Amino acid sequence: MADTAHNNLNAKLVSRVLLGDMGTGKSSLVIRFVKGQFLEFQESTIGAAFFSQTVSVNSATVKFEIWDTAGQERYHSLAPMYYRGAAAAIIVYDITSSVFEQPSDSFAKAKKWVQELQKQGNPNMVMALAGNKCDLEDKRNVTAEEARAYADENGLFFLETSAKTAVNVNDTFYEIAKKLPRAQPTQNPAGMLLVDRPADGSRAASCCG
Ligand SMILES: Nc1nc2c(ncn2[C@@H]2O[C@H](COP(=O)(O)OP(=O)(O)OP(=O)(O)O)[C@@H](O)[C@H]2O)c(=O)[nH]1
Repeated sequence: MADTAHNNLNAKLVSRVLLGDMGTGKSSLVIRFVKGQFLEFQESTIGAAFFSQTVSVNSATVKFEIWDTAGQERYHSLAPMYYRGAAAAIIVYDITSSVFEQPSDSFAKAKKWVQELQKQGNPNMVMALAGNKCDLEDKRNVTAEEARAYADENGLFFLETSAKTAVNVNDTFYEIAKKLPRAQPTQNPAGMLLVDRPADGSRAASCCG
């Protein structure tokens, strides 16, 4: 996973956005992918955070540009700025969340994101559904079968992931890159780079490539 200036010159650009309810593990997934790290107490995202990572996929060099959006409802209206320019979206839910428990039913919220992208997103967008926290099998509330059936009906690529153990995290990012036919132009929102906790500078700044 070398991120070199040489690789960047001829890299295929893949812009993507992570969407999903708060606390589902969007930031944890991208930090696992970009930095190979996991924090038990990951701070909630404010606005959105930007990451980039250049990797080899099937002997091609691919530069991932990733917008990690904030899951809190108050930031929902910002999301179109990030998903409109994205070639791919990863919609994340937490396999342990339930309609009966707080904070929320993140699988239902994931379906709402899919509907919104189907109506308002880029029609050629590649979408993946990630059932995160699959290390918490004993707390599972959403079965893989239910999620896979939904994904199949809606043409989504589906994997269960764990940012904690790293299961399927790289695969989720790589598989989408393989599904994109050719280089996709990125249309990141001009002038918008909202990062997590800019005051401490530790999170987004250290990940931006
Ligand atoms: N056990 C387990 N915990 C996880 C996993 N992924 C994330 N977490 C934990 O879940 C909490 C929320 O993770 P975040 O990555 O901040 O979630 P988010 O979706 O980015 O949340 P917002 O920024 O509020 O939208 C943190 O305490 C993480 O440590 C996972 O795969 N397994």
